[in-house]
Amino acid sequence: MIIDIRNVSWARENKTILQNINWSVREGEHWCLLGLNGSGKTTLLNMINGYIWPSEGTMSVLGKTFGEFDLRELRKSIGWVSTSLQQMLYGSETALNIVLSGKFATIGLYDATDAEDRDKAEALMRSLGCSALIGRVYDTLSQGERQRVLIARALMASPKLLILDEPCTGLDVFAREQLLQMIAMVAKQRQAPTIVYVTHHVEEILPCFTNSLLIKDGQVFAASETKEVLTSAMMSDFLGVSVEMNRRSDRSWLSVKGALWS
Ligand SMILES: Nc1ncnc2c1ncn2[C@@H]1O[C@H](COP(=O)(O)OP(=O)(O)OP(=O)(O)O)[C@@H](O)[C@H]1O
Repeated sequence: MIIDIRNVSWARENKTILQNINWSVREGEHWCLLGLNGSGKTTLLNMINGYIWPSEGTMSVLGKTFGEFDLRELRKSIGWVSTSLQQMLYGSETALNIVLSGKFATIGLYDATDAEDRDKAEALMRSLGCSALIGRVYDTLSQGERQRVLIARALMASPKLLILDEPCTGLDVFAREQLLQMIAMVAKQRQAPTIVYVTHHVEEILPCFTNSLLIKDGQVFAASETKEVLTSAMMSDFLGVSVEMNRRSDRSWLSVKGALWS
């Protein structure tokens, strides 16, 4: 089991932010985590990465039960791409050094690297279409280029779990499609990590995402095969407004039917 969350709740300042979450991710699955602003997605990810602990319930990640394992060790097996990570990185580093730092799951590059590490980093950058960026200073990259560098960084430690938290935020339609193509390619590779992809937008749900978790007001609204979740009825119920789901290019596209305000 990659992720096994049982009856987990998390409360802060007398407010229950996650309530009775049950979620299992098995090997061979790739999940999309979908929810509106403030629904609890980031909180759930912070828990999976061991930055916060459940107030109630039990959970294990990559077979390690929380409370019985050194989380810093576990984090090396989890690749994480998020805006908060992007803000923490040292922007004056080269793209290559940013990728290399992924081997140690550190923000800067403090440990020595060898030729094999550099070969691996360069190969990853090539496969993600960013070999031309190797010597470039990270701060000078476009948002689409940064995201590809960060995915290469996340893959540097050959993680078993890859968490992509809203990677398409701030991308134009071309950069978004390019990034989605790269993610589909990563998912197809032999020994690909299990991917958890977080988004607000259903059209980003690629065919490789076999399962989807809908989260609403800190609770699981649905957790099932993606094709069962992405129906007009389910999404209308989830969003609380009448929507129509259409399939195009092997993806689902959502249009709002009812009036959002009067
Ligand atoms: N440390 C905290 N103390 C108090 N409230 C918190 C804390 N962390 C998160 N929250 C609240 O929990 C709720 C869920 O937040 P979270 O960031 O997990 O949502 P999200 O689904 O990731 O939202 P978004 O899509 O906007 O990033 C929000 O109402 C937020 O204000």
